[in-house]
Amino acid sequence: MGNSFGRLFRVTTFGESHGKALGAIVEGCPAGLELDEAKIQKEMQRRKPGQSKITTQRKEEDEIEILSGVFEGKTTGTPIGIVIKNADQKSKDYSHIADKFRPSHADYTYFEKYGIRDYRGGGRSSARETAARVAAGAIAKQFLASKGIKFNAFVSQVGDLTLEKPYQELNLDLAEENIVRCPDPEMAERMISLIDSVRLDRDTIGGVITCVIQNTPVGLGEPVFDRLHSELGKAMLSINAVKGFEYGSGFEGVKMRGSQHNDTFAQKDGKVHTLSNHSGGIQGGISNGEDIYFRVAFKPVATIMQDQESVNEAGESVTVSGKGRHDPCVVPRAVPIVEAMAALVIADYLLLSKTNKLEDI
Ligand SMILES: Cc1cc2nc3c(=O)[nH]c(=O)nc-3n(C[C@H](O)[C@H](O)[C@H](O)COP(=O)(O)O)c2cc1C
Ligand SMILES: C=C(O[C@@H]1CC(C(=O)O)=C[C@@H](OP(=O)(O)O)[C@H]1O)C(=O)O
Repeated sequence: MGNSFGRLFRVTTFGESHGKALGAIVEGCPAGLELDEAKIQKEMQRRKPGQSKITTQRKEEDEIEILSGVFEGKTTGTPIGIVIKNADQKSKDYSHIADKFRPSHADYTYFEKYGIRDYRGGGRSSARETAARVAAGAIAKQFLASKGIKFNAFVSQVGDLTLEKPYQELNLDLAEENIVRCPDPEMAERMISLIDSVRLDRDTIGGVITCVIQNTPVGLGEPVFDRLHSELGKAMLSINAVKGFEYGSGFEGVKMRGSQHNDTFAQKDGKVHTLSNHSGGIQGGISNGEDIYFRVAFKPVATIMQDQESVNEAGESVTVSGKGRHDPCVVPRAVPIVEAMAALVIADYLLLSKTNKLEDI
């Protein structure tokens, strides 16, 4: 429980931030998929720590090793084991807070739940665990790319700097051209300066990631509890530091009338389409073939380089201050994590069945 995700396309992760290694076991990936290891590695580079001045300076190459499930470059339908070794742990950065709880990290809750915790780097509560998810998600992405399904996530807000343009008016490929991963170059510069100034203040800041999924077939999702957006929400809310999820018109839709919000159906090239997409590509929990888009809110990082009041394991008042290497803002590195989790959901739901028509089964 708690370490696995998905039903038919299933991933289990293991490992701690300062342990020997992290890894993933991916089950249910269809056999015969040509797996490009370099593409998996590229996703790892997008997430790895130490990639720019606005991320944690921990230096990890995050090279993956595939242990099983692939033969002569193709998946065999058996569990795919992947390992990522830790190389740059600095556990002494945590010695001074070994028995203290960092405000708003997972130290207190892990300790209360298990009565024991690996305090080094936050152990398994560290976002380092997401390296394993990105590796698994990269496999899901390749499976889905073979079906024409495409994922584009990008940073759309840092603090109160907000990219107001709708994603349709942006060149999403430009997001990978700058270190903050915002597709508007001018806004990207402002976001980078903001993160850098917050870092110099020994503080942290939050942000928003927008994700767009294109070419999803009609019919993914279950109509009641396992609605497609419920699962996407669960996937996103399972990422460290996430505080909010909205899809389609989201909270803004509240301000509209039904007459403005309804997505009018029309025929285009012999197919049913909608003229607007406030539904975010999902109606009744089922994909309707339009773009699926959603937004994910991330809080400011908990570990700050400032004195903060807290308590220790004995319940005594103490002062804690972060040491070592931390992200001043998580969103630049969370972009590939959002895409990976989205790909795991779509892969799972694609296997769960596109439609429920007898002739399709
Ligand atoms: C990409 C990424 C990087 C993160 N880097 C840090 C970090 O350097 N320091 C830190 O205290 N928290 C960091 N976090 C957040 C913590 O992992 C997270 O706050 C912690 O697991 C507690 O979970 P919660 O915030 O979801 O309650 C990061 C999160 C993400 C997604
Ligand atoms: C190592 C990564 O990020 C880490 C995420 C993290 C946290 O608390 O989430 C805390 C820091 O860990 P450490 O003190 O060991 O450097 C970050 O560097 C990674 O993402 O690979």
